[in-house]
Amino acid sequence: MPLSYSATRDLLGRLGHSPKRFLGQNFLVDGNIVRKSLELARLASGDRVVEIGPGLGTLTRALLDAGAEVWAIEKDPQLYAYLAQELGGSARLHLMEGDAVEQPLAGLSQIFKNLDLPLDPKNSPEWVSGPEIAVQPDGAAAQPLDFKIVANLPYAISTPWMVGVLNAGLPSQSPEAEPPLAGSAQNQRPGGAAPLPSRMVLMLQLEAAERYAAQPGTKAFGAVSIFLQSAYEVAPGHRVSGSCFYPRPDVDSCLLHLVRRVRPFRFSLKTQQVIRACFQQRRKQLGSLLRGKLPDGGQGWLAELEAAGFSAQTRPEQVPVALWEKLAPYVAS
Ligand SMILES: C[S@@+](CC[C@H](N)C(=O)[O-])C[C@H]1O[C@@H](n2cnc3c(N)ncnc32)[C@H](O)[C@@H]1O
Repeated sequence: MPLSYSATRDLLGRLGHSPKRFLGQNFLVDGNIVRKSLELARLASGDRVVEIGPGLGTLTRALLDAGAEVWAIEKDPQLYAYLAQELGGSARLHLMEGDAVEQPLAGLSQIFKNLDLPLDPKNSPEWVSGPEIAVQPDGAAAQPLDFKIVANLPYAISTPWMVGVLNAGLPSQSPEAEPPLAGSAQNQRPGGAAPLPSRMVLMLQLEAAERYAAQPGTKAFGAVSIFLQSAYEVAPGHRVSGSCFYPRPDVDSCLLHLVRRVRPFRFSLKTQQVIRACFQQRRKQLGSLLRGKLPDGGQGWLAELEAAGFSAQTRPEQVPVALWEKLAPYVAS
C-alpha cells in the first residue's frame, strides 16, 4: 500500500526533500492506482519489470511484493540514496542512479546482450495469439527475453523516453530494420535490437496519452502515434484524479495500457526521420513533402497510397499507420 497524502508529506519532511517540479515529482498516494497498474500489467511472480522514476518506492515495493524482478532508474540522487537504503537489500531489485532518457530500460538491456534465446510468441504455449495482440495469460512463466514496464513517469520525459524504448538497440546505420524485425522476428534481434516489452502500464500526462493513442485524421495524430501504434495495441486509458498524487500535478493524468502486437513493427531510424520531417509540415501535401526525401522522389510509396485510395494531395495526418509501414522499403539505406 502506498503512503497516504500526509504520510508522504511527512516522510519527505523527515528526508528534508522538497518535491522537484522539474523532475515531475508527484508521488502516488492512492492504493487503487497501484493495484490497477499491477492488474493491467498482468503481473505474475517471476516477471521482469522495468520501472522509471521509483521516487519513494511506492510502485517498486508493490512490484517486489508481487514477486517481480525489478530494474529501476532514479535521477534524483537523494531519492536514489533513500531507495538504496530502504530497498537495496532485495536481491530482486536492480536499482540504478541515472537518466531514463539515456537508459530507457534501466539497465535491463545489458542482460539481453548476454542472452541468445529466440522467443516466438506464436510458437510458445505460454502465449495466446489473437488477430492483433498477444496476451500472456495470468500466471504464465516469464519468457527468456520477456519483460514489462510499469511506471508513473516524469511527464517531461515521456516522449523521448518512449522513443528510446521503441528504438532500444536499433542499429543507427541499418539497411531497413523493418522487414527482418517485423512479426516475431523482433525477438531474433538482428543487429542487436533489444526486445520490446510485452506490456506497458504508464502514468502519463493526459495530453501525451492522447497523442500516443491518436487516430489518423485528428490533430493529435503524429510521428509518435505511428511509431507506437505500429508495435502496440493501445488500450483505452483511465483518467486519474490529481488527488491520487502528492503534490497534486497541475496537469491531467492518465493511466495508459499498451500491449505488444503479435507482429510488432519497428521503423528504422532513417524512416523515422522521414516521417518526422513530414509531420513538421503537416499541413503540406505528401507529393511535395516527399520530393527530395526519397531516392525515387516518393513515386513508389505514392503508388501504394493511391492503391489504398489516397493521393499525392493527401496530408500526412490522414495516412493510417499500416500505410506508413509500407514507406520503409522506399527510404534510402
Ligand atoms: C511522477 S514521480 C513517480 C515517483 C514514484 N514512482 C511514485 O509513483 O510515487 C517521477 C519520478 O521520476 C524521477 N525522474 C525524473 N526525471 C527522471 C529521469 N530523467 N530519469 C529517471 N528518473 C527521473 C523523479 O525524481 C521521480 O522520482
